[in-house]
Amino acid sequence: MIRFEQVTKRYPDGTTAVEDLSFEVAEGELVTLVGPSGCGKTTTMKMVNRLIDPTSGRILLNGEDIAAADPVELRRRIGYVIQQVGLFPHKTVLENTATVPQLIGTPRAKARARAAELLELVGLDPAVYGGRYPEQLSGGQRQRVGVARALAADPPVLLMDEPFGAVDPVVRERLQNEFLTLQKTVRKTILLVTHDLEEAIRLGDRIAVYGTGTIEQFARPAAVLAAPATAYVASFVGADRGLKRLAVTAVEAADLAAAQGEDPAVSVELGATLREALAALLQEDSGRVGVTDPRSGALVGVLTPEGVHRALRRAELQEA
Ligand SMILES: Nc1ncnc2c1ncn2[C@@H]1O[C@H](COP(=O)(O)OP(=O)(O)OP(=O)(O)O)[C@@H](O)[C@H]1O
Repeated sequence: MIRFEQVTKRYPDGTTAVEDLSFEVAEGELVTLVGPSGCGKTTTMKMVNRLIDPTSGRILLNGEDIAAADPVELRRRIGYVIQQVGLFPHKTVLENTATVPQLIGTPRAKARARAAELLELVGLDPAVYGGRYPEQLSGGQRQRVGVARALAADPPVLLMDEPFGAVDPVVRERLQNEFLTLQKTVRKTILLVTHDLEEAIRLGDRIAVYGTGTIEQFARPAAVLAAPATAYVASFVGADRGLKRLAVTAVEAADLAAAQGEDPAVSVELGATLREALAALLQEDSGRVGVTDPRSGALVGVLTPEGVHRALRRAELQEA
């Protein structure tokens, strides 16, 4: 869907922001770009909607070289969400959300009805918030409006630059979870820039870990954590990557011990993350947590501390 072919960007002052970048984002996939400040993430993203043009190489959108596309027409197909959101201060939340559809000629009433639907979708009751002005919202609410506005034109592709950056960690995690739920229904093709590894892991179907101007590893979060491709990636993901892997590894039947006619007080469902399972284990004196079939609710087996260890090893072999 979005394909980078040997893309290099050198700024006029000689700075090489990205060099020889090649990767692909599949349709409906969410790829996170993560790396330290100045590594070229934003440059990468801005080349997709032609806010910046590459020095060499090609970027294809649905097989079409975007260098040949009209930038204005291109941007209609690509939603853009940035950290500062950039809402119009003199327009209400509803008007802000309806802006793009109205610009492209959707009748006013229809654009507003769609805007109200989207506000609802991002968790803002249009009856309560629709008539407010941006300054009457919290930072997290403004970011939701930014997401609703980007979705309003129903673009197949979304570019998101630190979209949940300006809020505290608790609100941030809630926004991330809501956004993931939303993405399950809208299935946009998304490039999301973040400097926060936890966010990249939580949101990305795949992660591009940037070094300086190049991608050091492009893989599923579990693979990056289980098998860092380079020493740089290993140090970027940190010595506690084993802990981070708990959140991206699911409990499978093979990890379980047989239930011995017991009725565990605490249980989790098969497919729960090891992190959830471990949290349950830690509050259970017996060191055994039941694991149930999510459909039937029947007990499938028991997870023990050894089982958690086994699951991590199994996942490591699968990812390597
Ligand atoms: N207009 C410009 N002219 C010259 N150099 C630039 C320009 N814009 C960005 N750069 C440089 O290109 C490199 C990559 O910048 P970019 O904004 O893509 O990084 P980033 O990974 O998004 O960083 P951050 O996380 O801090 O936003 C940096 O070294 C930056 O200083």
